[in-house]
Amino acid sequence: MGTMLDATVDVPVPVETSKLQDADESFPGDKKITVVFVLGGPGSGKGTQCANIVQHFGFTHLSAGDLLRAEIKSGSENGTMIQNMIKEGKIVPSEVTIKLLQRAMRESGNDKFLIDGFPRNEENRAAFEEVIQTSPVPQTKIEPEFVLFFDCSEEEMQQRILGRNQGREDDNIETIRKRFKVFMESSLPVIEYYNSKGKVRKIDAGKPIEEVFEDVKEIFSPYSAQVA
Ligand SMILES: Nc1ncnc2c1ncn2[C@@H]1O[C@H](COP(=O)(O)OP(=O)(O)O)[C@@H](O)[C@H]1O
Ligand SMILES: Nc1ccn([C@@H]2O[C@H](COP(=O)(O)OP(=O)(O)O)[C@@H](O)[C@H]2O)c(=O)n1
Ligand SMILES: [Mg+2]
Repeated sequence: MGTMLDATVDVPVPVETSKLQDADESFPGDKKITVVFVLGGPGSGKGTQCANIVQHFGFTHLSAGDLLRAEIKSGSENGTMIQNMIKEGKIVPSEVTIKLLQRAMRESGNDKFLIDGFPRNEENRAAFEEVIQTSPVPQTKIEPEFVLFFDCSEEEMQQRILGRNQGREDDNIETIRKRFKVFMESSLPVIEYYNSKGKVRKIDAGKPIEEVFEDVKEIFSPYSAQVA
């Protein structure tokens, strides 16, 4: 299964043309950063399965939605804007979300990340390509190792969200409909983009949690299980 791991031999960006970032915006360290994007409609089970992957494979789980909700709670100056966008099921400008992701990646001290619920549109995807890691090859873009795609029917996703009970302001039928629309119009094209590059690992997410995780485990098996 070496091919999957070798698939991200990143092309170095010429220093003169790349936007050199401040030290705190890039990723120092001596190891290549491994990123897996975890995508799927709202309620498809991304967060649930990421928690399992963390336990078994030593990744750090970063949910873009969780980071945005934490930013609202922290009383940040962007808080009201983020809150309004989430209530409407809209996608927050990439600049905001990427800053939160970068900070969380740095603070984790880890080099393997599950990025859950991002990129959700073309703007998210293109903006993440500007994020640079400084080692082992200086000025290298971060390419996802692969994209884990949880495929689930809207009917099932809607039922799950309505039963989620996390007190989220966007888990109501009106916002759910808007989120499904955004998923179909803006997020699916991102999955299609990665599919055309052979990077999508599609999972039937309509099954029970344990059965979905059996399929997930197979995909992650090259990433040396930490816990049996
Ligand atoms: N395979 C599954 N079968 C039934 N319920 C599930 C499954 N996966 C997750 N859930 C439940 O559905 C809800 C949404 O799951 P979650 O992981 O938060 O999805 P997402 O992050 O994709 O929105 C949660 O209440 C979760 O417990
Ligand atoms: N990349 C992202 C991810 C989430 N979000 C916002 O956060 C909301 C909730 O995202 P989430 O990933 O927690 O939702 P689920 O798919 O887990 O239900 C989205 O509907 C967007 O409003 C965003 O703007 N940009
Ligand atoms: Mg989630």
